[in-house]
Amino acid sequence: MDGPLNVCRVSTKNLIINRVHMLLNGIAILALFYYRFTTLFRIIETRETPLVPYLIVIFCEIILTLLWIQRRAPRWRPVRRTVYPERLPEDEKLPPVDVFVCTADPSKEPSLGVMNTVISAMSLDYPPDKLAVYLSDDGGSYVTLHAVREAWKFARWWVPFCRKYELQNRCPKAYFSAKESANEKFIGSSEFAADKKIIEKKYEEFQEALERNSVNASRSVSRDHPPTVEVMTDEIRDPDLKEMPLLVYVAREKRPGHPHHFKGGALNVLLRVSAVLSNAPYFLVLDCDMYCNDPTSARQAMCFYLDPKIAPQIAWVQYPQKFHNIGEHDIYDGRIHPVWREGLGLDGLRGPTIYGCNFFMTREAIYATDRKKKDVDINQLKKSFGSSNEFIKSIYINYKTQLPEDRKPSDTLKKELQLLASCTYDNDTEWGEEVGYKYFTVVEDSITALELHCRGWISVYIDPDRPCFMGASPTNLNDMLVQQTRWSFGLMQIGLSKYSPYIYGAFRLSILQTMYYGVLVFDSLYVVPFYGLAIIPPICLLRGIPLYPKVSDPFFIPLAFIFISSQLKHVQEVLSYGDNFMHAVYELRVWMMKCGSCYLLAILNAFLDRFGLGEANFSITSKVVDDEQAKRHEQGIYDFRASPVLLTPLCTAYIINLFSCFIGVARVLQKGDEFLIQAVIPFFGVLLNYPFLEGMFLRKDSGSISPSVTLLAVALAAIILCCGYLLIY
Ligand SMILES: O=c1ccn([C@@H]2O[C@H](COP(=O)(O)OP(=O)(O)O[C@H]3O[C@H](CO)[C@@H](O)[C@H](O)[C@H]3O)[C@@H](O)[C@H]2O)c(=O)[nH]1
Ligand SMILES: [Mn+2]
Repeated sequence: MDGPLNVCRVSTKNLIINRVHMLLNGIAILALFYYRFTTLFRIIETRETPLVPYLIVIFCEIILTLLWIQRRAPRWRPVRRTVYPERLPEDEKLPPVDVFVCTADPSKEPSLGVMNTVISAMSLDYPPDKLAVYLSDDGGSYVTLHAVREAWKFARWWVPFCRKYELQNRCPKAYFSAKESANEKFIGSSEFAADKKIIEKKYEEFQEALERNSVNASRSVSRDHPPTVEVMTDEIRDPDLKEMPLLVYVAREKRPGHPHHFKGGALNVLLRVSAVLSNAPYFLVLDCDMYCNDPTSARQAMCFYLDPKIAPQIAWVQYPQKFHNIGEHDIYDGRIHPVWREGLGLDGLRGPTIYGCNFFMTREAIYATDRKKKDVDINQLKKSFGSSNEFIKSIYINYKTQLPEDRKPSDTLKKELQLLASCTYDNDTEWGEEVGYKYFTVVEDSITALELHCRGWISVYIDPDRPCFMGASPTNLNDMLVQQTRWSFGLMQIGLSKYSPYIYGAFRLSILQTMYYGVLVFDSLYVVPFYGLAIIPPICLLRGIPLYPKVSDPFFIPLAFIFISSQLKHVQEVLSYGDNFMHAVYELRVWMMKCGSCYLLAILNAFLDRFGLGEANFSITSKVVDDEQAKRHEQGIYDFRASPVLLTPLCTAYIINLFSCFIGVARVLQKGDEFLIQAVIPFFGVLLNYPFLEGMFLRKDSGSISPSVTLLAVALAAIILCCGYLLIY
């Protein structure tokens, strides 16, 4: 068919709005700083008010401004891509694809969900002989192994069923709970009805088998086990076997004392194991709860990889993560739409970062083979890629994989697989550094993306109307805060290392791209202005020290403009992505929670880690649904049963501002002109975060904030205000 495989269009309307806002807000910020510095010099001369609080406020505003400037990068040139998979060549010409799914613990990641992901990947609309699915089990658990065997048996029925009736929804769990049943042309046919009955029964049996097998799931997890690689196949020889994609279970070796590098380590093992079994030039990475919601994702990705104009530059094609478990009230901002909106902007600047999963990447990019000189000798290659001859051969294009037709590996192949999945394989090689996923941090995705972008690769982003992949997002405060803390910690680790974007990226990336990685890595610095501006102005209010221009002062206008226009800009971005006003409120509230707790802990931990005092940890997000919490989430009621370490700082900041609202009213009545802004800002925070007021003082249910946390927060707030009050003079 004629026409391009993909088209990239600049979103002109958003581009104009963004740049105009940048200009106007930029001018207002300049005016504000003019006011700040002239006032500062006057204060130094006249000593009319104390200097230190004023300096702190200026410092906070400088940090805010720097962070604001960085954040303009993803708004500079937003684009949107469209693909035309119907224009792809015939199936024989499509390249093979490997799919990597990672799981770690069946007690936190229930087998049924994981197997649904695996099965949905096996059912992708792609030639079965060109598709291979690998499941990495970091728990080395027999519960997971048994579940994979059952999944294979069920998939033998499911995959042909999906193909025959051209299902759109190929994740069994999602299919059985949705209304849609098959391609229209089959609905009403008696054959379809009969087949559907059979498949429903098979799914029930499958579910029961997993339930029986999942007792003691948590005890089945081990940190000390040999490698296991099992290729699923039929017991009785079946000519249909070639109609099924390959399915392989991999549990890499784990030994105490050997660092295993979390998900990055798991993916590197999958890269090696798959290289000698199927060795597709492209691989898709999925988290265990991210099922394929649209079977055409691989074909959509091929619209880039088969486009000779841009294919040679592309390292990965990224899809956003979308979530199926979020209703109308997204009170924890589980959908993280700010991230996906930013993706559109990054796509206009040589591409988005890796968002953990849902991307199709090339082996060439992750192996860095483009950087190795051709015809180097084998010993040199072994230094990079490790000791497996078979793996090294696999790097070359004309390599044929060794798996026989019946999918039962020979003894030599088995040995090779054991070697590739052993925990010492990486030692003295470039794995985790130059080759494969980088091990440096718990956010393996961001550091690897930074490295690949620095090497000159680009990435592309597609965000189609029908989400290609759907997962589960945290639906309670604690999980959300813990997850965000892990991300921020990992990113701050990068910020404090030699990979810090402004150093590492400075000569390797474009300025806008460097700024974007700055956004990613240094976002935690928002904690400084957050606390600075949550604490200092209230103390000054208490002391009767004005910090902002009077209403009658001409500089009142730029300040009011900055505040109002930033809020309006945010609302505009939310609306233009198709969400409603309440989502803007939820996003802002969650952003404040992140500033107050996740960023604080992340920075502290990252510094500890930098000086060798802490240990990095990957706390897996639980995918088990708690009914009570799920119900509150559905009703849009916060569940504050979160770790006190995360909650107390937030409550303290809230109480300080609540208190300053009262003082503010008094001051405004006294001298309205001088204190208006200083009183309005805490009022805005208190109003926006009203659920905290409810949680601390009005609610009595089990999801409210515990009295001990409230009490502690009140005490801390009192101490901070008193100390501040006394210190100022
Ligand atoms: O030692 C580990 C730890 C985790 N995982 C797997 O990694 C995936 C992501 O873990 P999860 O607990 O779901 O974390 P999230 O916070 O949801 O993950 C986000 O953040 C991670 C980086 O911190 C990215 O890798 C993910 O793709 C991204 O979705 C899951 O499939 C886990 O099974 C492993 O295989 N081994
Ligand atoms: Mn997850």
